[in-house]
Amino acid sequence: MERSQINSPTLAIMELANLISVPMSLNAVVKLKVPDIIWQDGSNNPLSAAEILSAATFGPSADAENLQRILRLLTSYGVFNEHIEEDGSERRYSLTEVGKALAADEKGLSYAPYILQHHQDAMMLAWPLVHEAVLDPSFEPFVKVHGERPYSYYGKNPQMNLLMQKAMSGASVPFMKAFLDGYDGFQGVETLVDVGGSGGDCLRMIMSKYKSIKKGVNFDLAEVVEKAPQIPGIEHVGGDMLKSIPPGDAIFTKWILLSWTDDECKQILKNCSDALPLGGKLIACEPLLPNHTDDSRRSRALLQEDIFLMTMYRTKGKHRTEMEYRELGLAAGFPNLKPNFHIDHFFTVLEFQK
Ligand SMILES: C[S@@+](CC[C@H](N)C(=O)[O-])C[C@H]1O[C@@H](n2cnc3c(N)ncnc32)[C@H](O)[C@@H]1O
Ligand SMILES: O=C(O)c1cccnc1
Repeated sequence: MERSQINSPTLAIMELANLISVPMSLNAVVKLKVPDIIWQDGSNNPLSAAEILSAATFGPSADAENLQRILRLLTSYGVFNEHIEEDGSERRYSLTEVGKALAADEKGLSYAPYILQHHQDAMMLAWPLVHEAVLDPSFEPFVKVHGERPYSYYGKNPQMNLLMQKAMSGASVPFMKAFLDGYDGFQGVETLVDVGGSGGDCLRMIMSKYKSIKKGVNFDLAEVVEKAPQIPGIEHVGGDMLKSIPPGDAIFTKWILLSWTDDECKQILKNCSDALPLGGKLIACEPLLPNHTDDSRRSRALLQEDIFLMTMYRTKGKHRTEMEYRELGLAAGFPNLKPNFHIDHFFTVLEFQK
């Protein structure tokens, strides 16, 4: 068959029409702990669906054929490798490099909680209302369904609060390893504040590399820092970044500005500027939107999260371009934005200098 026929518009629209099967299958394998069962502390031996089920305690009615259907779909999206017996009688599955990100490492971290967090019932109920973000951007679809914003919703539900912290740790620790290998902008800093630091992982990792940092301030919502683990040298401070930010020689922030409107970002940036001495810097890691639109994995990952933000967190929060960040910084007391630099394909480091 010719390639042009394979990529025919009908096939493309059928793929798009049923695309929801992909994240929901991903969510299913995480719920069933399939990545951990296959990974087995690094063995990654190919297992059949029946072997996966027998390695767990799912009960006698668990259906291997249905699990195999899910594994085949996710194989086509690069999560599993499929190994077929020569006579075609049995299919076995191991984890690809992508799939390995779902298996818990020696510290129990993985992207699995991020998958669960994004597909929990509270989020799923908001998705059918994406069009309402166009018709009336004054309320997030999440708020239309639940009557309040996600962080206040999590704040009342300890399990959701914990899941959010685990999701952030699992996604942020691998990024921070790469970030600390390639970036040396913390030299000479003695007090570092992490704005929106969740459980404190980012700060802990920065401080274990930069011994000059004597004090780390992990600043987040009161109900989040209440549950954060105690870490030597780190003070957890509860508060609202829109009101004020504790002082430091430098401020670090990651995955924050995207979930606020332009006016809110200016207020947060101004509060950062007020918390810094002259010449102090704000090191912000944010996804940076490319100007052009294409079908690359990076563009898709960024544009997908942009819709997630619009639906859940802030209808007018968004992924921004470097130029947009430069203008926000200028308006808020940061005359210089140092040329950004890419650590991985998702986050970019922006250094705002006061
Ligand atoms: C997407 S998470 C990023 C967490 C962490 N920086 C990371 O990259 O792993 C956003 C964080 O901002 C915190 N946050 C939300 N609203 C806040 C506010 N008004 N003041 C302080 N922190 C806030 C959340 O509790 C959450 O920990
Ligand atoms: O994944 C999340 O929940 C998320 C990501 C970016 C900003 N706020 C929340």
